[in-house]
Amino acid sequence: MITKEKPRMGMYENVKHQYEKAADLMNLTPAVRKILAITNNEIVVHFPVKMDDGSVEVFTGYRVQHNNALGPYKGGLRYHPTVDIDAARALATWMTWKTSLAGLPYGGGKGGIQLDPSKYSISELERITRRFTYALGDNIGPEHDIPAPDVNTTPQMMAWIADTYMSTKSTNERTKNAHVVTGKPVGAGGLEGRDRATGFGVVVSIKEWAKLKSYDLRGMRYIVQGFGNVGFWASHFMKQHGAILVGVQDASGTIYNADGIDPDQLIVYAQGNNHHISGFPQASEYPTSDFFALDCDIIIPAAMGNQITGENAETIKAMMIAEGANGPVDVEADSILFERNIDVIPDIYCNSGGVIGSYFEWLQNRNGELWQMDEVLTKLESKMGQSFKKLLNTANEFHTDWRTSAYIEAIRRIEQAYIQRGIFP
Ligand SMILES: NC(=O)C1=CN([C@@H]2O[C@H](COP(=O)(O)OP(=O)(O)OC[C@H]3O[C@@H](n4cnc5c(N)ncnc54)[C@H](O)[C@@H]3O)[C@@H](O)[C@H]2O)C=CC1
Ligand SMILES: O=C(O)CCC(=O)C(=O)O
Repeated sequence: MITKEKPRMGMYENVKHQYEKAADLMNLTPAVRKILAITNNEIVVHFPVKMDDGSVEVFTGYRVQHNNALGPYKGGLRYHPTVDIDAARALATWMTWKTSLAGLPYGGGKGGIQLDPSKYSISELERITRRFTYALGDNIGPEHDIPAPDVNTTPQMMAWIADTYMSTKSTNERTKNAHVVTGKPVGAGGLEGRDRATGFGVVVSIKEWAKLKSYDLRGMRYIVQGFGNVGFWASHFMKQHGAILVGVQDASGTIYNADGIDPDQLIVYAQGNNHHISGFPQASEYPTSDFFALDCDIIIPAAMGNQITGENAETIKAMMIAEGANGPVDVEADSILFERNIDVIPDIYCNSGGVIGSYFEWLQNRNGELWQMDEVLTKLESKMGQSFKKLLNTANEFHTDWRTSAYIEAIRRIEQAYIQRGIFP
């Protein structure tokens, strides 16, 4: 008998499934339900760029703007071969829920370019980023749609975007536009602490979970998928709380050491190894497909979407998953994990430290201020503490899982904005 491979849910289908579940439970106003079920704008640009050898390549870039009922569209730009309209729609929609749950005056957007940045030189990446910014034109703007870093995009690239965007404005307007993008290097208007904000926030969410369950993080064993911005900083802060990193996976492979891997030594190694962890001398190589089944207490997926699925969720031994990445757990895995009493701290809360940091950077630029690192991290922690309380209260109110309660909380705020504006009397 020929058995057909089960079709995998796309990322956007995942988001829609999560949304419909929350909308049913909260009895969402029908008109608002229709509006939020679809993206406001989808911008696809094709733009030519001259390569170092003189040839010309045409790239495809995306910016999807899901909703702006609460304020300007906000969200990162990703440079990766998997960037397409489905991924951009999903990631933009998650941003709408994330900014709303965090209580920010933003909507949600996301985008990027379908490319593998490792195949291009720095000067090619600069020209690609600048041409993409020109191609987007006034579809982005400091009071309209504000990009930020995501997978494979860096503070340097954000500075190129700011510089290119500002160069299109009249001379006396230029410097008023630095907040067109966040995640810039500190010297170019960036915020002290934006680099670590997402990973720091992931650990704030883990601390909230530990407090709720009366667990001590000291001695807890955890694994991390992705050792880039989010994975490294989360591991750095987990170390400060005495937790032990036993396994790491990135695009280059998987490493394991039951006695612990020092994240601060690993990042130094990776920086000298093309940002790859493979070959790290203080750990052994481990089979990539068995990664999530490793013996540990906590899993921090901090790489791509749809990593924990119906196929591997049964093998997980950890008692909690903190979603540093966007959409790392698919719908099928979600229900398996719920049945197995494995806690999932949902992405729209867990990794919201990044966009909260971006909001502080935006305010800093807009108001001509300079914020200090300790002020940034203290305010970020306090904001995430408030969101966790809301998430728990709503979970109790609706007798539901944390993802659904986070959605309800986020959607409720947007629903209220539409109703109060009187659009749907
Ligand atoms: N940078 C930020 O402020 C925020 C990022 N996120 C999410 O966190 C995740 C990671 O983002 P960043 O750390 O910024 O990206 P990054 O580009 O700094 O790092 C990505 C990491 O994932 C690894 N990776 C890529 N493909 C992989 C695969 N198939 N298997 C295992 N590892 C793989 C890479 O090797 C790298 O270590 C993404 O889902 C992103 O959307 C969420 C909120 C904010
Ligand atoms: O900092 C931001 O504006 C958004 C970061 C991001 O892309 C995300 O939270 O997924």
